[in-house]
Amino acid sequence: MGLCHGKPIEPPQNLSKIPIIPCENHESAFNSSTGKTPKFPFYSPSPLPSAFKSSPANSSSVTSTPLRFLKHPFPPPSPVKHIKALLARRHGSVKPNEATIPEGSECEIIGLDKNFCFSKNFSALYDIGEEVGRGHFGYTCSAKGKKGSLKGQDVAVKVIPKSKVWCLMAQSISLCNCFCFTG
Ligand SMILES: Nc1ncnc2c1ncn2[C@@H]1O[C@H](COP(=O)(O)OP(=O)(O)OP(=O)(O)O)[C@@H](O)[C@H]1O
Repeated sequence: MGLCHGKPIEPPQNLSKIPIIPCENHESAFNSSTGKTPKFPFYSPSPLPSAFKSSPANSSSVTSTPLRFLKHPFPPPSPVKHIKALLARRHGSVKPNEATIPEGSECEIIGLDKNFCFSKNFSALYDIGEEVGRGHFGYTCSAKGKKGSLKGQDVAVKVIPKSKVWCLMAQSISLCNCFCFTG
């Protein structure tokens, strides 16, 4: 640890001994209406206010930064998370305080759940077989129609997990935001 060797500043013994710097033609140095000198005898006012009397900065109407600069300091946040949270609450799958989605988790790859996202009567319409392939967004299964015009026919069923659908939606909404705010 080092020591400070600065010389202590001693307060002036008698202020009346300090000479007053004359300042002619300046109203703040000597108030003619009250006849008082300023509190500090060494006060020397800046000449700038009188030099720039015509400046708009000295106008009484200019009191703060113009609002037009502060109207949109940053682009509004993406509404994707709010939409997701709203839909999650509406479907009752998430508690209200769990509805917000943490940063960076939108495109996480979640294990494929083959029972997920089929409509209630889907199993009444198709017999789902083996997985035959995978793409970027989901997987494809072979299936056989049970009812209607597809009865007895071999079909392919493409399953896209909800997490991927959200990812796609987020990408398209972000794209929309880009177009909205750069124009
Ligand atoms: N009708 C089908 N019959 C047999 N196999 C299929 C059929 N449809 C898809 N597949 C298999 O599933 C794989 C993935 O198909 P998919 O249509 O999901 O591909 P993709 O278009 O690349 O996917 P994504 O759109 O998710 O990027 C294919 O590569 C293929 O092997």
